[in-house]
Amino acid sequence: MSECAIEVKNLCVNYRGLQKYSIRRNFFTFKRKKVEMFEAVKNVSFTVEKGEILGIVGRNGSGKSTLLKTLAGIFSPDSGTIDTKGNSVSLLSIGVGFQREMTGRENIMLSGMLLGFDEAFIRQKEAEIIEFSELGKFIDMPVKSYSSGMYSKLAFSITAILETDIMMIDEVLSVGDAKFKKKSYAKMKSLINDQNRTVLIVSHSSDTLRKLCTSILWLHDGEVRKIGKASEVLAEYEEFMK
Ligand SMILES: Nc1ncnc2c1ncn2[C@@H]1O[C@H](COP(=O)(O)OP(=O)(O)OP(=O)(O)O)[C@@H](O)[C@H]1O
Repeated sequence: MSECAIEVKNLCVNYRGLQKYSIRRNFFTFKRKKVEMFEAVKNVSFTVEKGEILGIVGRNGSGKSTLLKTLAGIFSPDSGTIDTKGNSVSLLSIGVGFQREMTGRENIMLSGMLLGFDEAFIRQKEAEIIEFSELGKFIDMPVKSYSSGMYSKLAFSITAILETDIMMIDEVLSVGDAKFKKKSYAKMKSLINDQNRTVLIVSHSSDTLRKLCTSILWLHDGEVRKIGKASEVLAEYEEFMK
């Protein structure tokens, strides 16, 4: 029997920004600054079964990254609920997670702890992560000195080697040079093949999603436009994007 791994109900996530601020106008009117709200995720509901590989598509700005960051606990929802059924969750996303002043090695420990692993376990996995990352002596340099490719390699290696129950990947399957890309894709495939692992992948590459995913969630202007079998939803989405 299938087991639910993620249950999202009526999820809403808003961004708040301040309207143009005029000291003079505010001084004379004594009005509070008006906060502008932008609804990035609007009343989204869906479930993901254990072992499912769910691809998330949608044109630029449709709310894909916001949804993943909220599922990973980086953003709090404005309303609605997320239940990850006690599973460990990781998000692999460029620009999320590293302390720039700290070395790669220190960031491995920090990221591992933020993912909920204990120090002894992370130490035990450290050498494997460093080897996979191909960073060599750069592992003991501050992350701020890394190129974007090196940064992504480290992020991928930490998530791939520490292996959480639910893995969320935001547009990073094409990181690094050609050799690393091939290696990370193969690693991803083997992680995905584990029946107990649930994976969510955001990508603009229909080819990648068609190869990896069982089902697809199509977001449009922050709302679920369609969710279902990968081949069917991708065909409709591609037609829409023509
Ligand atoms: N920090 C922010 N403050 C205000 N608005 C934001 C912020 N981040 C994103 N948005 C807005 O929220 C909407 C959804 O953005 P999001 O990054 O989730 O989209 P996306 O589907 O991942 O886009 P892309 O395919 O371009 O990566 C966009 O309209 C964007 O302008």
